[in-house]
Amino acid sequence: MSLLDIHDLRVSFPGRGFRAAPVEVLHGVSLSVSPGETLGLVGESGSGKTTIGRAVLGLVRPSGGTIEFEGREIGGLQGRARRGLSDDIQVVFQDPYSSLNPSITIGDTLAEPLVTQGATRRDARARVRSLLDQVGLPSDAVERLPREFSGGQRQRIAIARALGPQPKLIVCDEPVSALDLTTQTRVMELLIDIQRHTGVAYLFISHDLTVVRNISHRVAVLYRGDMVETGAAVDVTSRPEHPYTKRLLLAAPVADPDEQRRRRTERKAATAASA
Ligand SMILES: Nc1ncnc2c1ncn2[C@@H]1O[C@H](COP(=O)(O)OP(=O)(O)OP(=O)(O)O)[C@@H](O)[C@H]1O
Repeated sequence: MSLLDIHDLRVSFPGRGFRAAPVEVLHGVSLSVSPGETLGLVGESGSGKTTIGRAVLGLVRPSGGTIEFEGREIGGLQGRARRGLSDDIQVVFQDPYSSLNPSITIGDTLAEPLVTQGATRRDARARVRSLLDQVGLPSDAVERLPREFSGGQRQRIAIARALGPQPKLIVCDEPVSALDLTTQTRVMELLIDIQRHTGVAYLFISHDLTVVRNISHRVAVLYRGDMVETGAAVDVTSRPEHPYTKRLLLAAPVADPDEQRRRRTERKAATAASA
């Protein structure tokens, strides 16, 4: 059975201006994530990736379709009705600078959700030490404030916070996009390593197909609110079927000038085919 099963999801937002009609940004999207799996959700800016993530987190109310988590319908559940679910489904956001409270120490940031979950202060302290170890940060981080850490380290703290309640699924919304290339690679390796040890599943959202293919078992491609292609990561990224996926792939940066030239030609052909 799937861990997460989204079927025919529709989301509309109020239109701009007086009496404007609602604007549908997801037009019946279906996807699933199995336990321990990473589904990469890729698409250009504005295609609706974050809206899917927010709907799974209960931050956006669907206008149609279903979102099932372990067989239970959770679409539209908010507040108290989501109690328990917030342990099972966690999130890591893109911006490591705004996602941590600047005036709360790392120790308290990580301990607070554990205490809310029912842990004693003492157990929470021990678990915080183990979480810091798991994400490769020193134990003296507990005394320090977010401003004392780099972007990559802050993202490690955000990952540790997400891991605290031992979730089954983490929605990773562009978790490495704000980081430099070397730090991106390290954080991606950390996420893969964590999955290997904990069996957590990821819904991994990114506009960058090269980032997504390195971490995902399967990839789903979203284009203007429609799912245009889903398949094994290796198939979608080496033999893309939809012209839009081909374009995304050809837009990925490469160092070799010959390859750059070849891709420019292919990109023109793919653009013409999808126009
Ligand atoms: N709260 C909102 N109210 C109105 N429109 C919204 C809201 N949130 C998102 N949208 C619109 O929905 C569409 C999809 O946005 P979304 O953020 O899901 O795309 P995305 O693929 O994640 O893009 P990005 O990578 O830029 O975040 C966009 O046109 C956006 O302007």
